Amino acid sequence: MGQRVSQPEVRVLLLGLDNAGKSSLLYKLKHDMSVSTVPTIGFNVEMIDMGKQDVGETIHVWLMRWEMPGLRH
Ligand SMILES: Nc1nc2c(ncn2[C@@H]2O[C@H](COP(=O)(O)OP(=O)(O)OP(=O)(O)O)[C@@H](O)[C@H]2O)c(=O)[nH]1
Ligand SMILES: [Mg+2]
Repeated sequence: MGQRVSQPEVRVLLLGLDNAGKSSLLYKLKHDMSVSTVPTIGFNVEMIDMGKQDVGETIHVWLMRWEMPGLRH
């Protein structure tokens, strides 16, 4: 946890209609694989280390995604 504090953190709120593919995108980014999903109840929050390469040095950007359910839930 202490390591994250000194690294840049980007917070992204993903909004979309129900069944739009928000959870699928979240887990594709997180695990680099397609997964079966069920309609989200509440919301999902995932920390993703993007490990971005920039000018010869590695910059770890922790992407904190808040993924909300569609409007019908
Ligand atoms: N064809 C296609 N189907 C997709 C894609 N992404 C997601 N799906 C399908 O769309 C459906 C809904 O995906 P979810 O990721 O659960 O959608 P969601 O926006 O999180 O839905 P809620 O949580 O109900 O708001 C699932 O059956 C997925 O398999 C895509 O890129 N292409
Ligand atoms: Mg969802």
